[in-house]
Amino acid sequence: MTYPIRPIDESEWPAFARVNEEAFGWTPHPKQAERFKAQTEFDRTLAAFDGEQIVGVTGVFSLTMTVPGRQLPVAGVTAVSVLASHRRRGVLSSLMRRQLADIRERGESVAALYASEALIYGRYGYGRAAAELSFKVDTHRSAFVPGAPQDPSLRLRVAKPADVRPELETLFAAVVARRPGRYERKPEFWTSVLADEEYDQHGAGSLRTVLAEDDGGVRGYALFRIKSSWDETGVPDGTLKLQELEAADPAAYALLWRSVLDRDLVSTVEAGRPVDDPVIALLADQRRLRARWADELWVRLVEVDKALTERAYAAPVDVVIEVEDDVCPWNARRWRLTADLTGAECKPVEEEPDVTLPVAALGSAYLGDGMLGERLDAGLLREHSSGAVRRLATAMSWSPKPWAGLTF
Ligand SMILES: CC(=O)SCCNC(=O)CCNC(=O)[C@H](O)C(C)(C)COP(=O)(O)OP(=O)(O)OC[C@H]1O[C@@H](n2cnc3c(N)ncnc32)[C@H](O)[C@@H]1OP(=O)(O)O
Repeated sequence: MTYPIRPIDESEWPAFARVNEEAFGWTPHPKQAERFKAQTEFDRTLAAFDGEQIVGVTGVFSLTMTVPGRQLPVAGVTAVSVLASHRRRGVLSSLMRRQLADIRERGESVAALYASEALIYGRYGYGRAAAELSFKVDTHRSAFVPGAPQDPSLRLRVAKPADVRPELETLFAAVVARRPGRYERKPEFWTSVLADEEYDQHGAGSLRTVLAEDDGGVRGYALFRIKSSWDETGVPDGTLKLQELEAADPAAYALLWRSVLDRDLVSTVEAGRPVDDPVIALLADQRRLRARWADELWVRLVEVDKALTERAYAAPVDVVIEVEDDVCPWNARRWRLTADLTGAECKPVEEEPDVTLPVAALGSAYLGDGMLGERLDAGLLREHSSGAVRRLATAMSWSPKPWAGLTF
């Protein structure tokens, strides 16, 4: 059976949202539902219909995302949901194929998403492209290494987040291009970031902010909540849940982390950060950073040649890549990628390939996390010219490592 697919209009929003709520098993507060609606780009929604009933949905955010060396329009895939009554009948597969065709038509060469489960998206050509470390730091063991930067001209300012929103937005906009995976925030996204109703707090108190600044202006900020507690002997044992810490320079960064780690009445700081977060280098006793690793962004190259031309490369490379892609067949052919530090070219060729790889492998490597070597060592890539994969992996790797930091 086929399920016709089309975008919804605003009047169909309740039925669209209901499929999402049913599939995820969540019951949003009316204000959360309002924020979800405000972020929705109706012309980029897709709904699959069984008769009059919507049974599957997805949507796209038109993001401007940082990739190595550039910022690109990227399709941020979201709200993927199929009703339990219609699961495993191919509804998601139809939605994904239609969505990828639409993204191509729109001229975006890259799609990205956060996966609810790791097994869903590989079949559609998405590869795990960024990772996050979720960690807990024992604040009493959080001294920095000697030589951590200090700048006496910096001072801290405590403020209510809503009162300093323009300053937070300006600082974020100034740093967003530094790390692949980060994306520019539209006003509706900022409204969600700063949302502070009781249900946003998850029992951890109001959203708070500390700004780092000098006479020239704001150089960084931390956004966090504090869950106060005292242990059974009366010793303060609070937890600070760091939502975001952004800084324009290392001294502001170090000062903000110190302000978070030295917070009175707090014994643990919890945070989700990039795997190469500079705080790891700053901590003298790195083992006190008790971490869990998890995949974060998944990336799909919708137009391989355009996507590979649009990013920058860390080293020169000249390699013929045979791409396997049965979902977007226009990608499935041999491409010659020639890149150096000034630019890249990716042309269709008939030559013998140096390497054959599934499109998901290129998606994994695209933001710079360097996962091609890992796949080669796992025996998952076919290398025809010795050393070709490592040369490609080196050229596609990037510092800093990719991380989006905010779910879309
Ligand atoms: C970016 C995001 O929004 S991530 C959010 C994803 N959504 C959720 O997790 C909400 C709950 N889950 C759902 O709504 C649905 O189960 C979905 C959307 C994950 C899958 O929808 P379905 O319509 O059942 O998928 P569909 O029938 O097209 O499955 C296609 C293939 O994927 C497989 N598949 C689908 N979901 C999963 C899964 N969760 N784990 C493993 N395999 C899966 C199917 O077995 C099928 O495999 P086959 O081609 O070998 O037979």
